[in-house]
Amino acid sequence: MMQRLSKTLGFAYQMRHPHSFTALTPPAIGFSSRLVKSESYNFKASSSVTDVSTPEVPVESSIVKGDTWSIHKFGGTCVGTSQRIQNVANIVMGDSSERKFVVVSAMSKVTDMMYDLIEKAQSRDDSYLLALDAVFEKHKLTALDLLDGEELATFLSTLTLDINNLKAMLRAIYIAGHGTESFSAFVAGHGELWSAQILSSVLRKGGVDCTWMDTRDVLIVTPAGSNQVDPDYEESEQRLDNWLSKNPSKVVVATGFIASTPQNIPTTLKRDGSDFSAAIMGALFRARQVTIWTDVDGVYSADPRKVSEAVILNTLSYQEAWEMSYFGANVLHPRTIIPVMQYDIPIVIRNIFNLSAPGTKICREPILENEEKQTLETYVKGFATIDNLALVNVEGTGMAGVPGTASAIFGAVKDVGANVIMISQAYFFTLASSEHSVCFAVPEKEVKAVAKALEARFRQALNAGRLSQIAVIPNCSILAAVGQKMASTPGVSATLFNALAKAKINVRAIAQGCSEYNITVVVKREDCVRALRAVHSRFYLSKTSIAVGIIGPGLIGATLLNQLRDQAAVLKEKSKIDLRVMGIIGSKKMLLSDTGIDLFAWKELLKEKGEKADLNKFAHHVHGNNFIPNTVLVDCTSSTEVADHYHDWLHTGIHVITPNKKANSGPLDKYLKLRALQKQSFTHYFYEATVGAGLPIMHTLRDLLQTGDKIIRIEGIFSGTLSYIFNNFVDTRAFSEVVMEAKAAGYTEPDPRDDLAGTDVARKVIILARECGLDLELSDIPVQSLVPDPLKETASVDDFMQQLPSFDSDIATKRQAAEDAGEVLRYVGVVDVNNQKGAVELKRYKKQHPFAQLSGSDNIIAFTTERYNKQPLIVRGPGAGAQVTAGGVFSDILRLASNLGAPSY
Ligand SMILES: NC(=O)C1=CN([C@@H]2O[C@H](COP(=O)(O)OP(=O)(O)OC[C@H]3O[C@@H](n4cnc5c(N)ncnc54)[C@H](OP(=O)(O)O)[C@@H]3O)[C@@H](O)[C@H]2O)C=CC1
Ligand SMILES: N[C@@H](CC=O)C(=O)O
Ligand code: NA
Repeated sequence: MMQRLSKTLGFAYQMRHPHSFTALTPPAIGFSSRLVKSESYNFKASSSVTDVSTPEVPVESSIVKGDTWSIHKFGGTCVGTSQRIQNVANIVMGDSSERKFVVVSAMSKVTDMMYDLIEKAQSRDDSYLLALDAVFEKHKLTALDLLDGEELATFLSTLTLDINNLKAMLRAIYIAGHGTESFSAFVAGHGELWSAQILSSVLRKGGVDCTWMDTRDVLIVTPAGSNQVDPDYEESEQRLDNWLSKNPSKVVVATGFIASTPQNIPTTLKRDGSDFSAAIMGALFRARQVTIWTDVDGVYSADPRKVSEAVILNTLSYQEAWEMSYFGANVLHPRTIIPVMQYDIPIVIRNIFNLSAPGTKICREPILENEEKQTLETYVKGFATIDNLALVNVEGTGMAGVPGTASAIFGAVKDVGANVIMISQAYFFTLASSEHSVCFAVPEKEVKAVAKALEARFRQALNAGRLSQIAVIPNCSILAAVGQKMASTPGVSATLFNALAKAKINVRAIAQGCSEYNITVVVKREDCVRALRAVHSRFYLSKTSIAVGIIGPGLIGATLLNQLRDQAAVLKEKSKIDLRVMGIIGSKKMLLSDTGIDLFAWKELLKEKGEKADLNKFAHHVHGNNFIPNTVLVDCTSSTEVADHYHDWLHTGIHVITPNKKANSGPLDKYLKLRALQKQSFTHYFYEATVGAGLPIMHTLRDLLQTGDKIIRIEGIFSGTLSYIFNNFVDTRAFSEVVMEAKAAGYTEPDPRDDLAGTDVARKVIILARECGLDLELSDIPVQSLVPDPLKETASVDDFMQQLPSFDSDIATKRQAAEDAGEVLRYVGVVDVNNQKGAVELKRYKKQHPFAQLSGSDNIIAFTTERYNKQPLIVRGPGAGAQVTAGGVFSDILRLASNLGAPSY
């Protein structure tokens, strides 16, 4: 059984905003349905876990209110300088709504300056006078910048009067060494009074019919706990009607943040209260829309500082916005949502510094444009995290079925004033008994006190063995996935947990609220960002993101990079696969990137910006990036040293894909160890291109084996190079000339002697034989070499190629002898499964034989099996060359993506 205090929103808020409300509750819960446009939201669940009295319902009365009004709220940064205030005025003038109500905060830093004045005065620090001068100067200079004539004179005289009053009040605080809360509220609220007056003067200067409102005359709130207030909607509405009847202007600039108590004593809506002011006024006006202007483009799908791929959400439902902010996302405070949602008034969050961004609309239920758009993203809107938590696990047999256990646990937690963020409860059964555990998350800094309180409270139960432990798991974080439609959509949590598993994130605890607007997991703190990126990329970025490291940008590697470059956009768009090449390494240099290498310029970048090659650093870099959960290293070398790393890479969860035959045809014990590791892990190792290049040889063989067929024999032409050579070694052509052509065409191994000596074919025979379960070593395969003996020890490839023509006659003689008998020479490999052996030989075939019918670099591979007995299953086609080989490697990468969850296409 799992549960979460999902609606005791004050808990999380208190932790993240220590100066603010302690027990935030939805004040609008009690709004009567008679004024609610839609009753479909059920907040009864919320109210049932809160204990705050129900506020009164606003009375529908005045005709001047209604959806002709549009509400704007501009925060401190928006009105931080005279230029910005002018900009705000321009935005207000640009809004074509019939009537506008503009809520402003104090100019940025002013509220802090005002609180500082009080601090200084209280502590009898004389510098409060200088600090007050600074406040005066700031506003005077702003007014001088923006206003002139009578508007300026009026403002400056008000400012001077206010400053003098403040001076007297601060002096009183100084003498008393103490100021009451309402003194503080009165002093602090001046920032808003001045910014509202300046803005309304600027608007009037621009020809707008505008008045300013001191919201303390209208907005009445009742204190509800040390950091919480409840709006008195009825009283406020009456006062608003009264105010509007005396101030009929079409534009009103009002002070945010400040209000009055029912006794007309100045108070505030507490820190960050201007958003709340705007929302309350939106509700009182039944406004068309409330626009909150800020300095970001809207609400992100995840914290963009942690997830560089985070996107701005176009829409969020009220509930989604609420849940996101509970879990630490920088959305609106939940209390801001409550007043407006009663009237289905949308809140739009917009960036004042980027007017082209449409922002995020928080509204009743975002309408999806069409069915097609209902992908998983529409079910999971965003992700948020809370760090610095600890899990407390209370466990024991004595708790099962004992009423009051939970109450005793949380009573003890409450006694130390700790803040429970999430609870997960479970029963589990051992052979001996049934155990019960209650596990919950609290802020790390509170866990010591919690553990101590629990130990004291349950000492007797612990001594008696009824409780087995009270365990603290430190350094935890919460990751929450939020989305309204998660409730009705199967597979969302499976997808989430799948993404976490793929990224090898260990989940310590899980909870899902009954509302199913969120799924919450607890992970180790150090895993949290990686977990966030893994789930975000799974739902948002693309369905499957893979960090790719290319080892060996030679012929095949370079061709693969170019294929990736050309196909990347299509894969992302159509198959939701995001392949990011995070590193390229050759034998001397490597290029690393944190976000993905520009594949249009990789060659130049490697040349110009490449650093000294270091394979361990390379692997660590590609795998260590935190925002792509899956890593694949693609070995396009023919190096044994590189192949020797596969085991370690697979062991650390790095997938490996390669056309390099060295690992699978190397020492048997190493090979068996590698395959055993592969089979017991979820990490993939694919090597289709090791045999027949891009031809589906390994794939076909594996399908036959996995579906229960028995392989009897595999034989064929496995070498593209040797196929090409014998297909073209006709008439009077010289053998060495044809070898040269094969090399130039990219069919040969980096050292063509590996082809001519039959080693390459022998390796392929070994790979196929081992796949069929034969325990053979390379040395078990008899090989007929075509490398002339004197050239076997030749040092370089170039020397070898130069000297080869002097040996043309030997092989020409063999070819002529075959031709004279109406036959051709073909270099074939055989895997004889029944007799558990393999062979590589140069054989003669009649000209009618299928092996004699090939052209170019064709491979032909015949599988004789129990099912394909009379007629073998034959795969034929070009079996060497840059494009087809790179294509084979690429298809392995896509197979990996599909294994990692990419949708079928
Ligand atoms: N050609 C074909 O048709 C087919 C080829 N293959 C296989 O593909 C692989 C690549 O072949 P090909 O592209 O022709 O070979 P190349 O010689 O063209 O390229 C090999 C690359 O590997 C790099 N390299 C070598 N050793 C290391 C090392 N220790 N660390 C990092 N990089 C290293 C080289 O770097 P640098 O240049 O800096 O030395 C070079 O970039 C081979 O295993 C081959 O068997 C498989 C099927 C078909
Ligand atoms: N050199 C090899 C390339 C593919 O493995 C061949 O010629 O077949
Ligand atoms: Na293949």
